[in-house]
Amino acid sequence: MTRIFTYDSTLRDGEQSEGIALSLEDKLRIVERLDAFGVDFIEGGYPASNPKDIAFFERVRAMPLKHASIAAFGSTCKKGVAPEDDQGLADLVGSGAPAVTIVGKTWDEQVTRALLTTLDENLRMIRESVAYLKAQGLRVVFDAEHFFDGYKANPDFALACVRAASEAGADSIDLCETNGGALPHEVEEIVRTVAEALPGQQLGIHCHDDSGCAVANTLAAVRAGATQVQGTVNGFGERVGNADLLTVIADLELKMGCTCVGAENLRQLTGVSQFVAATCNLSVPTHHPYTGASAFAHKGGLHASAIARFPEAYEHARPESVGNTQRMLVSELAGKASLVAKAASLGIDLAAHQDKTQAILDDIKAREAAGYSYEVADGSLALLLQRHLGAYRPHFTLESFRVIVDDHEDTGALAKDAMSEATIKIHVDDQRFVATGEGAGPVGALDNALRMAITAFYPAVNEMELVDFKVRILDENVGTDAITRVVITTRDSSASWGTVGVSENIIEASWNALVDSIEYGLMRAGA
Ligand SMILES: CC(=O)SCCNC(=O)CCNC(=O)[C@H](O)C(C)(C)COP(=O)(O)OP(=O)(O)OC[C@H]1O[C@@H](n2cnc3c(N)ncnc32)[C@H](O)[C@@H]1OP(=O)(O)O
Ligand SMILES: CC(=O)C(=O)O
Repeated sequence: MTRIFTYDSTLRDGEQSEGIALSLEDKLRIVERLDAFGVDFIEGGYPASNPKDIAFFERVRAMPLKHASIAAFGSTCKKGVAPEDDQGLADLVGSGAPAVTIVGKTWDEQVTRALLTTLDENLRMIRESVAYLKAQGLRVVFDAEHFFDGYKANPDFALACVRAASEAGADSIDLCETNGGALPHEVEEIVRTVAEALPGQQLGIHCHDDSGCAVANTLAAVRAGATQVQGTVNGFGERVGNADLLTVIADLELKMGCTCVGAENLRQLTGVSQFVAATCNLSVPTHHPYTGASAFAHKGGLHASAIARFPEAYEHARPESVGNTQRMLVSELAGKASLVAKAASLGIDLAAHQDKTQAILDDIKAREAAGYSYEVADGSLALLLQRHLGAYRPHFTLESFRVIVDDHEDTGALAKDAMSEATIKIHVDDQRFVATGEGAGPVGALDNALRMAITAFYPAVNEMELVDFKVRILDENVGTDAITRVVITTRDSSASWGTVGVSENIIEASWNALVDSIEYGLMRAGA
């Protein structure tokens, strides 16, 4: 098996993503997680750039890493400056990182028009910078910026740049697809040419995703001889982002016979993706390869039917191999097989009730046509199944509710003067309760009133928290008479679940979703 070294740039190029700003503590937590995952090199930041990155290198030195080496990032010495007098290189050495990565220009026009110097001077800057850092006992990666555009414009000069780095002792020369516009066949051909020109030199690859090919380009480079892959978790990075290192690792391990983190650690893939996204205050995109919530979710009824018999039919990899899970979605596109599999995941054995399956499916499809969406409402789906199976026992029944919204003239400030009050009359067994709750909005008021009424009977309600509330108008053409769908997410200490309510009246739709959320929570708690 070919060993491919992984080089994570989330803390440097990932932080160049618009909207991402990591604190020092965030960066250290990400290092810990990537180290446990088995990444070989973690690029920590740019010590010449800012005090946070300087502090990062101080703090990370004290961390007991199991596997990863930390790399500090910078650039070659400045034009006209000797390496020993260059502040940027001094900062790299001073960082204490065992590895350093320096970016240097390899596109002739970048040298003459951006760096404003000569091609010869650029070659000197590369050669002397690499040699200087090597003399300090460091592992040196040379990031050949704009290598592919540079090679297309002036192959001799681009090759002269990487040869200078190689002759000066660079441990790895990582060819950068800086503008992200190249295509896989171009990358493969150019990397192969470099591998032939520099036999024995380790090559790496660093791709951006501007043409949607960053992962494909990375894999193409590996086919041509690169043995170090750079990328960022979830592809976060400058402009549209970098190659997603997680997708690259999974592809290399599962499809190209390479070893990066090993099969055991690969199971952490989804967890790492979610951890880093959450630390960046983002979500993993639902449809993200391998690690997204929909990566192994099956909606089409025919897919679910085939998958139950032959998982490979609609899954390119086993979800558990990357720490993800298969999910069956039940909707108007479902068939009996999807429903049976979904019910099983909710702990309900529908296979023992084959006579009822078609009727349940028909009911679901009729309800979806009326505006329900069970795909996002496992709680409501479980209750519906239990009703069909005759196993549903309501914990309370509603006699009536009334909601009052009390608002006053807007004072112009960030007014918080609208208040809601809800009164509900409900029955628990043979007892009748009347309770009034208040809230900033009508749903909060109803929620409070319901809890006041039933908590004494069902203390498990105290564990449940309403965490999300979504409203969707389903027929935009009929104005205020439109059908409203409300989806509520509720959680307790061990799980979260969705419930759905539909009505022409937004308050009634909310109430229905709210009742399902509490009923399902109580059912889960065994109340
Ligand atoms: C492709 C990449 O993603 S590379 C990484 C890019 N990341 C970043 O830039 C984030 C961190 N950057 C920073 O904090 C700042 O830009 C710094 C501290 C590095 C430099 O700041 P400043 O000294 O103010 O320079 P500025 O940001 O304007 O950059 C331009 C200077 O860098 C020089 N430069 C650019 N690339 C290189 C290079 N590869 N080698 C040497 N010098 C370079 C330019 O010649 C220019 O120098 P000059 O002003 O003397 O002509
Ligand atoms: C070095 C780097 O980030 C690039 O060339 O894209």
